[in-house]
Amino acid sequence: MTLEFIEYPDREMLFLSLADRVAGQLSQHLRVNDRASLCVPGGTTPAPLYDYLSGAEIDWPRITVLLNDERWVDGEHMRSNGRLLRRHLLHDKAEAAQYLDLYTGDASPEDAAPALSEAVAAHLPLTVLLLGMGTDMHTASLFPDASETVLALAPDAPAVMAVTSNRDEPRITLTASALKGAINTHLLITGADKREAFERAQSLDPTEAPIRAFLGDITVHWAE
Ligand SMILES: O=C(O)[C@H](O)[C@@H](O)[C@H](O)[C@H](O)COP(=O)(O)O
Repeated sequence: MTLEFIEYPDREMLFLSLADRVAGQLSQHLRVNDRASLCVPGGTTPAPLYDYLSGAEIDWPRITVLLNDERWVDGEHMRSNGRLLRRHLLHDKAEAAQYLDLYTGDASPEDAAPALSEAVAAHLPLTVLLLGMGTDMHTASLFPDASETVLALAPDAPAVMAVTSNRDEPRITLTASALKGAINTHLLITGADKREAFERAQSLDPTEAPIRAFLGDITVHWAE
């Protein structure tokens, strides 16, 4: 179990280098496998990374792209992570990728979770997992001190769970049983506050600091 921490001189260098590394790991996997899967975070940080990655000359039709989590809002809503991917990743060369949309249009994420669990399970283990993190040390939609997080961190959890205790809107999230075991795992964080939160998380329990559950074999990419 090795945690590698890479500090970049600036965010541009981070995004360029990480895009290249992710593209390389996907291509490497496709040399000996029919398909690959790329699981990525929403939020605001990764947009420039996705712009770089969208132009990568790799075999996108054999890659399934999916989110770590999704807010239960329409695909064109400002808060939609799918909207973020459609605007920054799923265009240019990456437009040819298969996209597994976690927003199904069902009335609630609870209604959608069982079928999504089956759909996601077909793409496990993830080939490349990229995680984000909030300054509260959440990742995906696994929030600190939430009853749902305790369930989502359990080894027998379904691959996908609904999150309805969050203050903003209902969400759907991959669980630890889906996110752990990825062949290549990366964490993308920027800024002093997230670096401090990352350092703090290492001595906390995963229910207090959900990102802690993934700090095994992982490469952490950080710039100011
Ligand atoms: O749906 C989400 O919000 C993301 O998947 C989430 O887990 C994100 O990675 C962190 O909240 C960091 O978000 P920022 O990049 O906006 O700080």
